[in-house]
Amino acid sequence: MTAAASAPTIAAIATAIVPQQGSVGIVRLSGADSLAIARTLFHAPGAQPWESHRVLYGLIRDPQTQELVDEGLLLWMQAPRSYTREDVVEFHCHGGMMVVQRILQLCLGAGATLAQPGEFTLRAFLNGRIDLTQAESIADLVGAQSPQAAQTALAGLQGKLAQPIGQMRSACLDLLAEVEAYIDFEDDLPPLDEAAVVRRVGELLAQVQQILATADRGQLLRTGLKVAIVGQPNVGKSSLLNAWSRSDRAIVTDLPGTTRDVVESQLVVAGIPVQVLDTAGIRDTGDVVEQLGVARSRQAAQQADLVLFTVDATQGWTAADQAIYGEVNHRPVILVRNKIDLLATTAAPLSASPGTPEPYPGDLAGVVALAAALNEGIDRLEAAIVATVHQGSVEAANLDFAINQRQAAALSLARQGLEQVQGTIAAGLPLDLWTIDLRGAIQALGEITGESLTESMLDRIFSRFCIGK
Ligand SMILES: Nc1nc2c(c(=O)[nH]1)N(C=O)[C@@H](CNc1ccc(C(=O)N[C@@H](CCC(=O)O)C(=O)O)cc1)CN2
Ligand SMILES: Nc1nc2c(ncn2[C@@H]2O[C@H](COP(=O)(O)OP(=O)(O)OP(=O)(O)O)[C@@H](O)[C@H]2O)c(=O)[nH]1
Ligand SMILES: [K+]
Ligand SMILES: [Mg+2]
Repeated sequence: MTAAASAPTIAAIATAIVPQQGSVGIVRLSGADSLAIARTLFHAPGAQPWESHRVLYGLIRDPQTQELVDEGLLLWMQAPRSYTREDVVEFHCHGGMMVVQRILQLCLGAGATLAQPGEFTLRAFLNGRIDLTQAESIADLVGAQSPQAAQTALAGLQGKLAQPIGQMRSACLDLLAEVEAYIDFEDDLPPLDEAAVVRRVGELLAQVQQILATADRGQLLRTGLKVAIVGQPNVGKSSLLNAWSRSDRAIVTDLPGTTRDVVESQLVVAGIPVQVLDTAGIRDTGDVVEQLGVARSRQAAQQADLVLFTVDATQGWTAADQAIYGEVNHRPVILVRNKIDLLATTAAPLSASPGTPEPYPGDLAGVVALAAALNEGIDRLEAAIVATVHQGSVEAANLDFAINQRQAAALSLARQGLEQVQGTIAAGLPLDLWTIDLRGAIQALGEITGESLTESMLDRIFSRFCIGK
């Protein structure tokens, strides 16, 4: 599959369009007419040579009216030495909303077609500059919300996933060729070494397993964690949000029922993007506004990946806590014992505090003691969160890339095919059946890198890109 020679020249704004932001913006063209279109609007004074990979200075004018639109720079990258392997022209103009929009419109007026989301990268893929895993890594890199997520995406962009997948696919193709040769020319060949085939398939399976083990980390890095702080009024939930996010995001008072709405903050914990939700303290209340807030707390807890169940350590675990806990413990729960600074001055020991006949629940994912108002213990909280999310996840052999859900699904199919080969051999079934299972594995591996793919799968993958990428 290659981009047809007749593919239209596409145009898009390549930089973010945010009001008041970005002093420079880029409008990008790709396709055979890029240079011709650019020349209708860009006027380079003096004797500047129009050469590939040279920056030109000039004025951008409306081709119809010759009205001045901007003063800018132009970069032409002649095919195939470009991002898409087509002729690419970039206008580096002034940023903001107006100028880039206007230049884009002028490009469209001069014959370009508005690019679909991901279309530049799709062309880079169709023209063979990158494979599908690298294209997906570009989207991950642009969307990364932590330095670690960006590093992982970069590893993918460098082909760290494409390489082993490609190697495994060609190992399967070699195996298939050998088995097929044996089917065709059995009489002329030495006997097939079944044990060797079984061993090679076993090695491939082990490698598939290792790569599959990166899926959990990939999911965490890409989509992050939603963490809800839940508990009774006044236990210090908002104080915790503020200490953790080093901000005054949430209102804190000594009045129970202070927080009414869900308050969000975005953090990064050990490379994992974390969305923290501070919620209204849960209690029965006659106040209608507070009731609505409490309903939102319950909803936030339902939707969270992890609940930080916060209690006042001087009160211990009360019957009210137990009641709330019953509503949230279908999620992993870390118990946060807040206000430990007050424990030393509390006369009664914890077990004897009023309303704490019971010990903490046994099915907690972790227990952390801290003092939010004093910024004390946040490091321990983060350690407990990291321990919880990595619990039970297999070590991914220190691989620095991480696969996404699509790749994991295809890799599972490849594993299934390879396991079937082993089963078929063990059952003493005919060689024809070995080849069917092997072909299944080859197809699945090819879907990861893009060698075997349907049009609709491509549409699905590239539609999640942003426009101009
Ligand atoms: N101005 C600008 N900055 C940018 C991009 C861009 O398109 N424009 N990029 C886009 O997202 C990224 C850079 N990625 C790029 C990747 C490959 C090629 C490229 O021209 N590759 C050719 C030629 C290499 C060479 O001359 O040796 C190739 O690989 O064939 C350009 C940019 C980030 N910065
Ligand atoms: N001594 C001490 N006081 C704290 C600590 N954390 C919070 N407080 C105090 O406890 C009171 C309630 O804190 P908030 O953060 O508003 O509690 P909340 O759980 O958000 O309360 P609601 O929003 O009403 O449910 C405030 O007076 C805080 O200063 C702590 O670690 N130590
Ligand atoms: K409060
Ligand atoms: Mg609060």
